[in-house]
Amino acid sequence: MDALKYQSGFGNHFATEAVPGALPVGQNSPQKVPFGLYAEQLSGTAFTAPRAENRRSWLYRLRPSAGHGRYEPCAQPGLCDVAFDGPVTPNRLRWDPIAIPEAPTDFVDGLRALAGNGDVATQAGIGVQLYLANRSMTDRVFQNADGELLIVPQQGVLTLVTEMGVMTAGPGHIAVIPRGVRFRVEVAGPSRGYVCETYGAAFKLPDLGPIGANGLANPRDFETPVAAFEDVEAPTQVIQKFQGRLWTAQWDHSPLDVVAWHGNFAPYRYDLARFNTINTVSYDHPDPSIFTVLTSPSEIPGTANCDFVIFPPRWMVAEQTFRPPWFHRNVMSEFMGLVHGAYDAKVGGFSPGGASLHNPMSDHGPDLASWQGAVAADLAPHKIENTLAFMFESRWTLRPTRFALEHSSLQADYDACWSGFPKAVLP
Ligand SMILES: O=C(O)Cc1cc(O)ccc1O
Ligand SMILES: [Fe+2]
Repeated sequence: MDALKYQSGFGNHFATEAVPGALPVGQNSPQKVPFGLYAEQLSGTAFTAPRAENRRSWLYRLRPSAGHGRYEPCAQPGLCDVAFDGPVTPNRLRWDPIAIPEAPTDFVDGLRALAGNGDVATQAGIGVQLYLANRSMTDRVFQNADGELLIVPQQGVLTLVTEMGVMTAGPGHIAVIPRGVRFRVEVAGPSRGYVCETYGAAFKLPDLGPIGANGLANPRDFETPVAAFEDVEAPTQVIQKFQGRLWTAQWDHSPLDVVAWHGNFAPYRYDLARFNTINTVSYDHPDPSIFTVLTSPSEIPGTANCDFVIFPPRWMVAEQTFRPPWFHRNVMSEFMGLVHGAYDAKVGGFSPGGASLHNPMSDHGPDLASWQGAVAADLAPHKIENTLAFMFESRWTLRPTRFALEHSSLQADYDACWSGFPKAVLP
């Protein structure tokens, strides 16, 4: 996809240096760091987290990042101070794609909170946002102290210039920026996508149980950038999201000055086309948990703070089966987006760049046209192609923002897609 270099593996203990000899050998914090670089530990979990969960990296930078001035509050009404304040209702909600603005808008300015749950202060829950951008961030860098960012591009390739290296992610890829890691987003043109901000545990690969040692998202397909730095002595605005608000400080240099790093707390990307999709080869439509790419667990086993689930191209072969998603009610909350194509439960109305929200126990499933097609279908093996839908599924009710509820893209007639079903005829 590009000339950038990546290291392969999920959650590996990576070691990378942009200048040979920059990475200390055999210890983290030598008395004299090579070239006079500054050692800094970035902790993504508590120092004492069990080894299997523990995530931290050591960064070796041109200047200590502590050398900056005071942060002052800064406004971004689309992202902050929203408090997920739209009245939460049991209604099913769906949005048409929201247009990318014409006015110059970078990634941070273009973030729009749609829904959220939990609480940034107690580190539980998620925020769901859209980004709508048309220009690169220049002389400004973003950092999210509130959580990890899972970015799902829908239009346009992003270049994520992070403290720990540079990676690209366009439609079909996802990118993950760990909590606290500073980065700049460069765009090649109008860009839109979805963001899941995880206040709780970082995303990890789901267990595979009886599937065995391989399958779903395979660890080696995750790509983490190699170390890259910029030596820029120019004023740089650092914006951070902290406790639901944005704060800004002026630095006298670029904070993207990490020459070498090692550790297992780092950004990564993943090509969703690499997903090893597993499904029934006999009958019935399995639960969508078989399509889990990443999970952010909560303290209740199997009941995620957030599961990231995809609906990729795949063969449908189930016999004597209603093949699309069934009608259902779910205790979990389901936010869905569409990267491209059509979703097999919705013949119309759910468009790429659009979204839907089905909160706990809301009745949903195939729309009338999808149902009609599926009950009449010849059940020969059939490949669902050119499609990529996804779901952020969370254990807590997703409270929409006022922005999301008042936006003209909210469909007034979503309920109508489930009207007109013929009544069953008893003998
Ligand atoms: O509601 C949805 O479209 C998502 C979904 C898909 C599926 O295959 C089974 C259950 C489910 O919630
Ligand atoms: Fe559902």
